[in-house]
Amino acid sequence: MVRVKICGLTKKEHIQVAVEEQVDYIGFVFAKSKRQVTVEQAKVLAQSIPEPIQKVGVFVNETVENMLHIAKEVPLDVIQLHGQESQQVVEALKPYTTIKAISVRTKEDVQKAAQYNVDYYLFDAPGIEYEGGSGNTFDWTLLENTKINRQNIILAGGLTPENVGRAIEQVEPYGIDVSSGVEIDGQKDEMRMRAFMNQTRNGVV
Ligand SMILES: O=C(O)c1ccccc1N[C@@H]1O[C@H](COP(=O)(O)O)[C@@H](O)[C@H]1O
Repeated sequence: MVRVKICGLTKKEHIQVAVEEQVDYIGFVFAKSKRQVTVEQAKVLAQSIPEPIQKVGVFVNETVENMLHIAKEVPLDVIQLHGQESQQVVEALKPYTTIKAISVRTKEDVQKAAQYNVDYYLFDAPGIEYEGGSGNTFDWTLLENTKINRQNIILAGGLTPENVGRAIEQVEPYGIDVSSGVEIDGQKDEMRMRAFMNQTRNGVV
């Protein structure tokens, strides 16, 4: 079964919905974003996330020192690197599980993923205002014939309850990641979160 990450949660009531829907990963954005949370906010929200749900911190070109500090404080299970971080940064974050986001415009962008030795490769559309969370999709056919194992691929970028079934069928990723697609007017929406989960788990919107 495909794993699901819902990202950019900032409110307890939406964490509750994600927990009820048995998502696999909940993401907190610590980078500059309209969904940015402070360490203190994330710490409080994290208290209502039971195991085995994994808590993911999303960072953009943050220092290793800060990331490790925040990961310990919250605490986080997974670190998502959504900027132009190097493999050296990935190495410095062990033993945390790491996700490296790759912005995809071309086939060459997909090939760039091979320079990283990381737990998961998250393929996303290029950011607009911020590095991620644009709500835009990219051309999924660019992932065809990639050497990256499907079991290490997380698909992101503009996924919604309406297109996620098609995305899973076409890309066959390990996981999918959604933020904008389960929002209305910039806020997470319970009905869209539940519809997204229904669609991924049962093929029902
Ligand atoms: O969500 C954000 O605001 C954000 C800001 C900076 C870096 C990453 C961010 N989110 C990540 O963006 C993708 C796709 O989001 P969307 O579904 O297209 O809105 C996802 O990986 C988020 O983790």
